[in-house]
Amino acid sequence: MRSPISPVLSISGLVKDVGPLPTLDGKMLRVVSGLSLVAGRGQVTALLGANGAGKTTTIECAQGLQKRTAGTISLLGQDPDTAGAALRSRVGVMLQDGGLPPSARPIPLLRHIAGMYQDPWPVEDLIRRLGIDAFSRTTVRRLSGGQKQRLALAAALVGKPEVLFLDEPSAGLDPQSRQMVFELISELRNRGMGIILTTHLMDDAQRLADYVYIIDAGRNVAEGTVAQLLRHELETGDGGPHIRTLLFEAEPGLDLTGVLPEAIEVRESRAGSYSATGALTPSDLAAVTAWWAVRGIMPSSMSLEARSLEDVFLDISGREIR
Ligand SMILES: Nc1ncnc2c1ncn2[C@@H]1O[C@H](COP(=O)(O)OP(=O)(O)OP(=O)(O)O)[C@@H](O)[C@H]1O
Repeated sequence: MRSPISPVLSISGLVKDVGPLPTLDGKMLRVVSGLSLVAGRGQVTALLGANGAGKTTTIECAQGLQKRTAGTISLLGQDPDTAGAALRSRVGVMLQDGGLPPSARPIPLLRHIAGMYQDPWPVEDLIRRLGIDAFSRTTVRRLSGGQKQRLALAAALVGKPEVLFLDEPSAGLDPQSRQMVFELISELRNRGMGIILTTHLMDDAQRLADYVYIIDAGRNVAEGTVAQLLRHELETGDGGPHIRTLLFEAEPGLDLTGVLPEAIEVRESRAGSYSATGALTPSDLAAVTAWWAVRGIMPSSMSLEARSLEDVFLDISGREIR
């Protein structure tokens, strides 16, 4: 596990059992099994995992909203299970369902929350930054999903928190709003806020996160910067090669045996659609194009793709994340 210079959240060996559940003959269900992570100040730390991986449970334990079964948690140096309101005022939380009062209107709601802090973020600035003016007369219950998300982010930021928890921050956002929210998140990170993001969207993690914990079935399965994960420098630290895929379309039934090294996996996924995946070198690409030249093959398309975080997740868990 990494050790950032200034951690805002440290979780070690977190275990969470829920139940007893009638569906399990009255037994408890372990939904988080020994998970550990550290999130630093001035960084975006992502918890990436498929539906049901245990992200929300972990984050709710970190916020003191759920009591843990075992393990230790330090949020801004305090145990969230025993800390009081003073800790909560230093933490911003943006939940997926917003958690905002349905009959409130955006601007009075933000002003009301600002009134609870000594030195709040200027409400006008948040309204402008998150485009809230466009729906300021609508009650929370009538806001679209994306508008609710933007308002929930503003509400989480009014108190100028030191730590910000974001649960699926881009859910329901159109491309412009997503850009707006991503720019704000990057700026907050640069100002020194510690941001913890839970998501099952590879793209969000890839665009925003300084450090990623991939979790599956309540456990850590891999961690690293996006670049490290893509290079396969997982916890084992093998610093492996760049994996790429060469894709091309040509006549069906070509036999590429012997053209590429055995470690490169060649497939014809559908008739005439080929992929070659592995640690491809420039010589491998030259070998394929020379082979085409000798046989007079002119592919109708060809491309070279780098691995995505999605590929990494698939390799590790054998499951699709999204
Ligand atoms: N109180 C509970 N009773 C029964 N099962 C529970 C309970 N709380 C959590 N679970 C189960 O534990 C697992 C982890 O849930 P959690 O909400 O933490 O996942 P998640 O990674 O946040 O998923 P998502 O991306 O879908 O939000 C799920 O399979 C969920 O159904």
